[in-house]
Amino acid sequence: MSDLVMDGVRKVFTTRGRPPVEAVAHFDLEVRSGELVGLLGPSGCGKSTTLRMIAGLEDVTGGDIRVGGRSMLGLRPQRRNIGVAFENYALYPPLSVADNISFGLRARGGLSARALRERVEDLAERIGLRDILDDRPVNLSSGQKQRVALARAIAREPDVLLLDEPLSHLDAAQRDLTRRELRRLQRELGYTTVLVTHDQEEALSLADRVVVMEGGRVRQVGTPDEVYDDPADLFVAEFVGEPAMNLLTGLAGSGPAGQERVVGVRPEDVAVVCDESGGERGGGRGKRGGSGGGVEGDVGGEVVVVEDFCEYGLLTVELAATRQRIVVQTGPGPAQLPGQSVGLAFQRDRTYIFDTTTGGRVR
Ligand SMILES: Nc1ncnc2c1ncn2[C@@H]1O[C@H](COP(=O)(O)OP(=O)(O)OP(=O)(O)O)[C@@H](O)[C@H]1O
Repeated sequence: MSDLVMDGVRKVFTTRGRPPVEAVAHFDLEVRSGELVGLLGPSGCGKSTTLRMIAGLEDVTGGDIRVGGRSMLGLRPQRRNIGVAFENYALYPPLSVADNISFGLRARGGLSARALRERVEDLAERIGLRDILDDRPVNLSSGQKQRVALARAIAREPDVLLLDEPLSHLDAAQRDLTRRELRRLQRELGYTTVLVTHDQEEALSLADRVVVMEGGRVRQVGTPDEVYDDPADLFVAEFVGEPAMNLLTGLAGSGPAGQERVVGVRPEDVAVVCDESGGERGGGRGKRGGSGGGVEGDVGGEVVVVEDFCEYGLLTVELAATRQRIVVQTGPGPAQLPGQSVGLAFQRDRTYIFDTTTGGRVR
């Protein structure tokens, strides 16, 4: 296995008659040998372009890409020993599953027919494709096609494995299963892997580290816990987390030059401390006692929406002072009803302050 280094990589697309598009501005990243890094960001932030530059399918405008210390610039895709499993599978329809998997290996040469067959069977066994080795892609489900694309990408024992939205076409049950298998396989085989996804659950659950991108720029690189618990800026705070972090104005004062500030607090870090019935209602991680007999807490408001997801509940509360809405995660089966007045308490060490002018975090 090799490490992958992206050193100030930049990509500008120039199309005649149109202004140039800077798809990737200045991308620095070191992916350690055997590590799985997820590129996460909204549509158009430059994830696929980054992946395509690593694969050699797109030229770089500036910077360098090195695998195991060797620059990839100027090397054709076939010479890079980088395996790619694309979102759209890119399987060869006339070929069987076995031939699709072994295609790259055969093209490279050097293995006997028997060794090839053994390699394909071993991989098919690990990835759960053994029973469909003789089938054609047209007869496969989306999940099976995605596995074949993955098997083909790793058959040639690449230095780096690139996965483009690997779970996007799967239904929820398949996605969970495939995600676990993918993680197990990646750990077992120890491939240095870069995964592209716009699905944060996929990135946070699969990756050792996540790169959050926006507008061609890297906003934060960190472990899933780091980007969730310690977001570098307003963009990361809003983008990572579902339901999204609450952002409240009017609670944090303003910056030295009068810049507006917002307080961020995640739904699970807000507790319903008491409601108009006077009872204490636990919710979120930050349970704090209310004073009872009245509505207190850091802020007060009225419940406008109650959602019950069995394992947890969500309350949308309209704050009395500012009319802003805040989402609160409660335990199973929320005890409140729409129209009720509640007091909410924030877990102090889990609130964040951002400068809305710069988007930066105020620490
Ligand atoms: N061949 C191209 N020519 C011109 N502009 C392009 C080209 N490919 C991508 N772009 C532009 O570069 C930017 C980044 O695109 P890219 O596909 O890398 O984003 P992405 O994050 O992968 O988005 P998605 O999740 O929708 O695939 C976008 O503004 C896109 O329109």
